[in-house]
Amino acid sequence: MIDVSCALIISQNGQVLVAQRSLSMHLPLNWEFPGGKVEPGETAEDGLIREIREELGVEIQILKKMLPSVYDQGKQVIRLLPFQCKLISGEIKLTEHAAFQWLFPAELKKLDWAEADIPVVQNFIDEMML
Ligand SMILES: Nc1nc2c([nH]c(=O)n2[C@H]2C[C@H](O)[C@@H](COP(=O)(O)OP(=O)(O)OP(=O)(O)O)O2)c(=O)[nH]1
Repeated sequence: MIDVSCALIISQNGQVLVAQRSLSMHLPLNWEFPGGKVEPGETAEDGLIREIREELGVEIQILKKMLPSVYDQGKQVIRLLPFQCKLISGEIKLTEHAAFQWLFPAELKKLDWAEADIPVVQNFIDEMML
């Protein structure tokens, strides 16, 4: 099982940042929450801060851990470890993804998500609608 941490970066007006995988990546053009594989010796939180710095060029603060989502991709089993975060500095500059957008929770379901993200999206919508 591969641990992948990902960030739901939430803006002050309640939008969340979503990123589209590029054509050269595995799961091309699927939407996801930015992040990546947790390296040996690293916590999920430290790995996430590092990945977000690498992929988006920004610094984040982790606010809250969400429920993990386990998904069997066939070749490997992914355990997605989502965290709600906020931006603390920098401006988004993509180094790997094809695109990004800020969406309100009610807009998230229209995207073509990576399978592992679907329960994470649903949990987030449920939490925001409370
Ligand atoms: N970062 C991220 N990865 C996700 C999400 N959902 C999901 O299934 N994944 C998968 C895609 C990849 O197989 C793996 C993340 O690895 P990675 O971000 O290092 O991606 P990568 O392009 O290096 O992956 P790979 O093709 O080298 O296996 O988890 C998500 O929301 N965020």
